[in-house]
Amino acid sequence: MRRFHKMHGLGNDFVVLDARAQPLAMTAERARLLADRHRGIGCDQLILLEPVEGATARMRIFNPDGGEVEACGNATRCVATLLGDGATIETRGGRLEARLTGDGATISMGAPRFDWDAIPLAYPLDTAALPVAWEGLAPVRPPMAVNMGNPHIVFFVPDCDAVDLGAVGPAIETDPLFPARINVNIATITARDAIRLRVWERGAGATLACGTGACATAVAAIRAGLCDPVLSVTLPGGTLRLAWHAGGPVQMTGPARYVFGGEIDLEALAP
Ligand SMILES: N[C@@H](CCC[C@H](N)C(=O)O)C(=O)O
Repeated sequence: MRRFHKMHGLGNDFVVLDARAQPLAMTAERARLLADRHRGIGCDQLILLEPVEGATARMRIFNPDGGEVEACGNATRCVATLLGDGATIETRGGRLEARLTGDGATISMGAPRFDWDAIPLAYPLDTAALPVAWEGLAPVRPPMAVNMGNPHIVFFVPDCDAVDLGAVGPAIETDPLFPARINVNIATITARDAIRLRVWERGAGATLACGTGACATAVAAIRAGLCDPVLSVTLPGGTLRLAWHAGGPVQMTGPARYVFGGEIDLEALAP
């Protein structure tokens, strides 16, 4: 039997397994089953904590399709509350620093990257204004690509709630322009310091919130001169505070909730 923690950040929910003291072999199949809302515990991302030299923990992140990915902003805040104030968290996307706040954490999410091969794109294009279009989306400016540890594309539209995310999301996520697939952010700027956002997550679909998506969207808006360097991003699950100055790391602040803990027999999981 393995102990697990069920947590969420703005409704983006996680199963967290702590393998720092007791190793645990994770496979894509096991991650898929744990994340399955009918056959497992159910979550948007499975999080595995492992020991690592020079940081409080290594955080491994699995999407519900079983794919292991580089970054997850909302899960980082949740994990920070388990590890304690001042934790350093190593991810595939970089080493992150956490400070606890009243109801969650502030995470220094690292510096965004913009080079076409860092996104990654399949071939060189201007990531600040991608010369591409997809049916069902009429953005007010060409989309931007931003790597926040993981890959994001950001569209600014007049009303993000009017977009059929379930149609455009998977088409863009799997476009051959993105060899690692991509997280799709559809945003509406409502003030110099406020953005509304809906996200189609790579490997997960539409979620109530995406922390790295909020970071990428804030960066895109600030870089384009559309927003100030400190702003709020409101997703269906709630609001995050973001701060970014060009060349520096993105600071993300928001809540983290512990829902329940339990034990599960990993060997008994089956399709
Ligand atoms: N929910 C996350 C992002 C999780 C990973 C993403 N789906 C990907 O494949 O890169 C967040 O809060 O950032």
